[in-house]
Amino acid sequence: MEKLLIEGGHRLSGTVQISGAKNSAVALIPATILADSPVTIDMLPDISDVRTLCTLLQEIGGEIQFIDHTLTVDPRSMVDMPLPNGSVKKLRASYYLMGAMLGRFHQAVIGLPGGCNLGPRPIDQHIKGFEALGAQVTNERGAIYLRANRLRGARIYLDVVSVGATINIMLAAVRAEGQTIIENAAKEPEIIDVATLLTSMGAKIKGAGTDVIRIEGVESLHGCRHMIIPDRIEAGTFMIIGAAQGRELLIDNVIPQHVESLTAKLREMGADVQAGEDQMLVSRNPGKLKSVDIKTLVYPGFPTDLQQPLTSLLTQAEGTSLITDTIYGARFKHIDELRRMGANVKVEGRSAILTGSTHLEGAKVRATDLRAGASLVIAGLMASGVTEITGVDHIDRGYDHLMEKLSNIGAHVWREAIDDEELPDRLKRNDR
Ligand SMILES: CC(=O)N[C@H]1[C@@H](OP(=O)(O)OP(=O)(O)OC[C@H]2O[C@@H](n3ccc(=O)[nH]c3=O)[C@H](O)[C@@H]2O)O[C@H](CO)[C@@H](O)[C@@H]1O
Ligand SMILES: C=C(OP(=O)(O)O)C(=O)O
Repeated sequence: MEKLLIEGGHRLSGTVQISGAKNSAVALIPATILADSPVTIDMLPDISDVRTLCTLLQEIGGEIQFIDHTLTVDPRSMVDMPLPNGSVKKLRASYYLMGAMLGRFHQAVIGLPGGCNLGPRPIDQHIKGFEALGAQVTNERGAIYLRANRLRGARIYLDVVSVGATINIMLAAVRAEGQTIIENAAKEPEIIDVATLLTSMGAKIKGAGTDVIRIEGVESLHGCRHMIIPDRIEAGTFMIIGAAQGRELLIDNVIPQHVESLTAKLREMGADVQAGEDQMLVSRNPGKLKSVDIKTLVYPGFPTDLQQPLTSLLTQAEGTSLITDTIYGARFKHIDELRRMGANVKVEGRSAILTGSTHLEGAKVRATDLRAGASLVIAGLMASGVTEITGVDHIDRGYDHLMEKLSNIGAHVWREAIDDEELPDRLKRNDR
């Protein structure tokens, strides 16, 4: 087990290459199950969620080659092997195995997923969609059993706008008989990316990226080659780092439209943000940053996945900021850790109220989830002294070579092994 150390206070400049999108990758990989010949995906991020999914596809008989960010999956020998336990618990997106295996085999057994603990994360809308397509779905001892004699297209209205349910229903519906219409669908860019891959495989999908998606089921899907979209959350994390400590930090391989809500907030705070064709240039202005209010919303609103990273930057803004998470009302586990570093912030219900600007000081802190980890990294880069972050496995789920990318722009960051015996009780007891 390792911890991450950051000596804060250094100005950062240079270029950061953004990797492929985690939340696309974790759906594109299960989608390959639906093909009847090999699928190649280029520019996948080298993160543990991707490696876990590769292992899961191998467990069901897939042949996998993952070299230099390019993944080739040969799905021809795959079988409908039950996956009630094990690696499925390591990540959230193992739920996409349900839709993809249901589409191909008309049956699947998949353990309930893991992923970031952000409070309740039900999958009732996924199940409602599978049932509408004709599947029988039961929950037995923490695993979801799905079985269908036939999959038939259906009209499905999502009660909650859900990224996961929209993609999962799409994965099963591309192989159903007849037309499926998903209403009140999520509109995130990752949904368009998955629809693009499925279309290249021979699926008939219209409306991805709008709130009504129409799918005409087909009898078979074939292999293809696909280039993943850039990770807007990783890009956003580095934009925040640029606004915190940047001296002309160039963020390369980003779709500026995907980060518009963050760009607007950073400019409102007084950071210097310039958009190019596929690059963003971000610098910290010499003056004080200004406080802003944030409310997370579904795309194109402000993403919940950037709420925690931006909270760290707001500790440096003068005045009071109100941060409200309407997607995950309990996504505030990073707040206690930021307080250890000197932040003046409290949580009330679905909101955090933060008063800046405060001096942050390096401390021993724990990443309780992926973006809490990102928020602590940002705080560490701004703090005086050294910050030690445990719970690095959460960060490794979603940031490709974060240490190297930070070192390349001038950050003083490194990893050290930790001996469990050395850990304070607070860290031993909890899930790292
Ligand atoms: C792997 C992946 O892509 N993860 C992202 C995905 O998670 P995920 O797909 O799990 O998130 P959803 O979009 O499904 O969740 C949105 C909201 O709907 C609720 N809900 C969801 C499904 C359901 O069946 N019932 C229900 O009530 C959730 O509790 C949450 O409050 O979108 C989230 C919201 O943008 C992001 O934070 C995650 O990074
Ligand atoms: C919440 C996240 O991931 P997951 O849904 O995979 O837990 C995230 O990427 O911020």
